[in-house]
Formats: sequence, C-alpha cells, structure tokens
Amino acid sequence: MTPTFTLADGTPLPAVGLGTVKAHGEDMTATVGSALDAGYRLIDTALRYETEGGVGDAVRASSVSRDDILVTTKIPGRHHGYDEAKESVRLSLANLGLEQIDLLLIHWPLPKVDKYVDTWRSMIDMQKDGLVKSIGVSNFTEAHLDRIAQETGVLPVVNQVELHPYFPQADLRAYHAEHGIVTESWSPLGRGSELLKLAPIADAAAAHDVSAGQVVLRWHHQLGAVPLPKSSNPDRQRQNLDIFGFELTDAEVSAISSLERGRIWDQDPDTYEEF
Ligand SMILES: NC(=O)c1ccc[n+]([C@@H]2O[C@H](COP(=O)([O-])OP(=O)(O)OC[C@H]3O[C@@H](n4cnc5c(N)ncnc54)[C@H](OP(=O)(O)O)[C@@H]3O)[C@@H](O)[C@H]2O)c1
Ligand SMILES: O=C(O)C(=O)[C@@H](O)[C@H](O)[C@H](O)CO
Repeated sequence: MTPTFTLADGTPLPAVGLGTVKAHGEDMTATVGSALDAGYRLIDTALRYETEGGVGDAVRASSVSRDDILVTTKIPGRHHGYDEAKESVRLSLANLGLEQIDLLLIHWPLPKVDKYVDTWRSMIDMQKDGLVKSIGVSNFTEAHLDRIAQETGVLPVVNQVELHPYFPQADLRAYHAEHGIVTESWSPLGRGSELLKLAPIADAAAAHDVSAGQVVLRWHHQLGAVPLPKSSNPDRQRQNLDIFGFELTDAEVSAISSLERGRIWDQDPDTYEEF
C-alpha cells in the first residue's frame, strides 16, 4: 500500500498520484485503468485536460472501491467567479460521472483577472454542500495564499505547483509546512526530459539499483511533496509507484536539489494566464 499524508481536513492523501495530461491519441480510460490495477489511488485531472471522461469511466469500471480512490480536478480560468465556479463543478461532475469531487483545485490564480477570492468562496460553500470533499489550489504564490487566508479565513489543504530538480521551490515548501498545506508536484519528472540523465540522478540510480525516474520521485517524497507523474506505460506506472523500498542519503538529496535553475516553462503564476 502507498503511504499517505494527512490533509488539514483529515483526509488521507496518497503519497504518489497519477497525472493525466494526455499524449496525442492516448486512451485515458486504459491509462487510468492500468494505474488503478498497479495500486494508484490518487488521480489528477482537470476540466481543461479533457480527460475527466476517461478518468471517470476507469474509476467506475474498476474493481477498486470508489471510496478508496481520490479524484482531483481543477477549475480553469474561464470559470473564475462565484457562480462560474459552481458551473465548472457541475460540468466536471457530469464529465466524471461521479457524485462528488474528492479534491477540487483552482487551476491558476490569474491575479490580473482578480477573481480567485470569489472562486475560493464558492469552493468553501460547495464543500459545505457536500459537492466537494477537500478544497485546494494550484500555482498559488505565498502572496495569493496570504490573500485568500486573510479574506476568507480558510486555507487550502493542497497547493499543486511546478516542482522538479530544476525547480525545488524551497521557500514555498517552507511556507506550506508552516501553514499545514500539502505540496503536490506537477511535472515531477521534468516531463521525462534530459534531466533524468544528469549525474546526481544517474549516480543515485546506480547506487540504489533503481531507475532515474524512481530516484527523482523518491527525492520528492523525501522533500515532503506528493509527485504526480504521468505515465501511460504500465511498467513505468508500476515503477513510479515503487519508491518506498529505498532511501536517498542527505548528500544525494542535496546534490539533486543543487540542479536548481528555475521553471522549465516560464509559467510565472503572477503573470501566466490560461483559460
Ligand atoms: N496544476 C498544473 O498547472 C499542472 C501543470 C502541469 C502538469 N500538471 C499535472 O502533473 C502531471 C504530471 O506532469 P507532466 O505530465 O507535465 O510531466 P511528468 O509527469 O514530469 O512527465 C511525464 C512524461 O514522462 C514520461 N515518464 C513517465 N514516467 C517515466 C519514467 N519513470 N522514466 C522516464 N520517463 C517517464 C511519460 O511518458 P510515458 O507516458 O510514455 O511513460 C511522459 O512523457 C500532469 O499529467 C498533470 O496531471 C498540473
Ligand atoms: O497541464 C496543466 O495543468 C497546465 O496548467 C498547463 O498549462 C501546463 O502548465 C503546461 O502545459 C506546461 O507547459
């Protein structure tokens, strides 16, 4: 069984989840189905990915109990606002074919649009109404988190952010730890890029007789973050979940963190917009 973190609202969150940004032509129902068979219990989708249908089909078809699976989805920029957020959830529930969203996130803060506080208020109310179990955010900076805390008194239980060895996010992780927010890592493998061939990662893989991908995902775990690797390959899915049988040394963790050079895709949440 995959270990869990406990969210501030008491919900257990599996320590690794499956990303579902779709490769061209990919059958997401098959991808999520094999992941559930491999033991994944946290599935990360978004209205914007157009993968909610495949995720929902796989969850409903699986022999794994619905209660044991945590489905995350996200409100896109086009649905920011109090009423618009409710419409977003209505669409996501219909796409997923599920009764409740387990974890709902604001996908991007879009500070220039300036509706993320209203969106957050709507999510607080939807949680009270039982449409949504846990509420969190994605791509929020410390300033965005401070603002929703000040204006609503409610902090998110999760902040899902870009995090990989090129961008370890030490300051934001420290803020999260101080405020009881769990960090989720998106693009945790740097999208399977040349990153996986770099010396500190390759050396640790050889030392522990595991793959470079397993080393990077274990590095996330030892930083206290929950990685969401995407793979449609059943062997890599199993490998990406199998990171709890070895431990990196402090020196290996530091060497991997020292690869820091910044965001891969230049998506600064203060300015980046997608709808
Ligand atoms: N909140 C946000 O704004 C945001 C932004 C981006 C992503 N996300 C979420 O985070 C998830 C993961 O991020 P991502 O999809 O960008 O990138 P990623 O998980 O870092 O990398 C996925 C790529 O790496 C390959 N791969 C998977 N496991 C591997 C391994 N062990 N060794 C080598 N290559 C491996 C995959 O190919 P195969 O499929 O062939 O294995 C795929 O091409 C997304 O799917 C999405 O759910 C959220
Ligand atoms: O996949 C998501 O959740 C996004 O928000 C996207 O915008 C990615 O950040 C983008 O594809 C990375 O290049």
